Amino acid sequence: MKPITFVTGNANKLKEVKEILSDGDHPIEIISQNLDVPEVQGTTEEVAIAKCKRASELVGGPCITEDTALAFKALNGLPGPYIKYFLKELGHEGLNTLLIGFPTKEAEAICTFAYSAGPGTEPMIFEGRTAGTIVPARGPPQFGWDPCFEPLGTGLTYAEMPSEQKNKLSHRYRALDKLRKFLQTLPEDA
Ligand SMILES: O=c1nc[nH]c2c1ncn2[C@H]1C[C@H](O)[C@@H](COP(=O)(O)OP(=O)(O)OP(=O)(O)O)O1
Ligand SMILES: [Mg+2]
Repeated sequence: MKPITFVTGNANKLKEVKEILSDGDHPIEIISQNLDVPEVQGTTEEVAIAKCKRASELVGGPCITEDTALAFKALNGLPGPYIKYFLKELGHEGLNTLLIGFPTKEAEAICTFAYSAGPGTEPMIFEGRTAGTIVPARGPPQFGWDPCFEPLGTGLTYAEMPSEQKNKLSHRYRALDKLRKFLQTLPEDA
């Protein structure tokens, strides 16, 4: 399979994507480009599509992008695609504080990959979701909100899991499973 260009500014995402896509019978090679692509406001899908369109213009060819959202059930899905800014300003503790007084701490981690065949084409999207609970931070603060997200039924936060465990149940893994199947249908000379 031809390598695919992944446009992201996030080294942790890149590491996980490479780990997940290199695993299995048909490994997919990733070339990364660290470009700052502006992110519009909107639903997770709208944000992901606009980001991929712009990225393919910057790259001048086919590419994939990824947008991650963290949707609190009590807040009707917010912060959602704006989690980056909430995390930056409020930290792990602040994310917990946001939910004080609400009956549920449930949240969904949502990963939206987008594929563009090149500038001017409409991106396709591939979504993966993992349900969990927002908890006081536990585990090494290596990657974003990993310490305060505990996937249902695991008893561990993403940060407490070995990467092999996270990579088998994560929102990113689930989205990549769909993207992988699609990429395998592309002709070699596409
Ligand atoms: O598995 C994850 N576990 C914990 N935290 C995570 C994860 N995946 C993304 N994150 C964080 C990074 C950023 O604070 C926000 C998503 O924002 P998002 O715009 O998608 O990522 P980004 O700007 O870092 O990289 P990119 O250049 O690909 O847009 O959630
Ligand atoms: Mg971003």
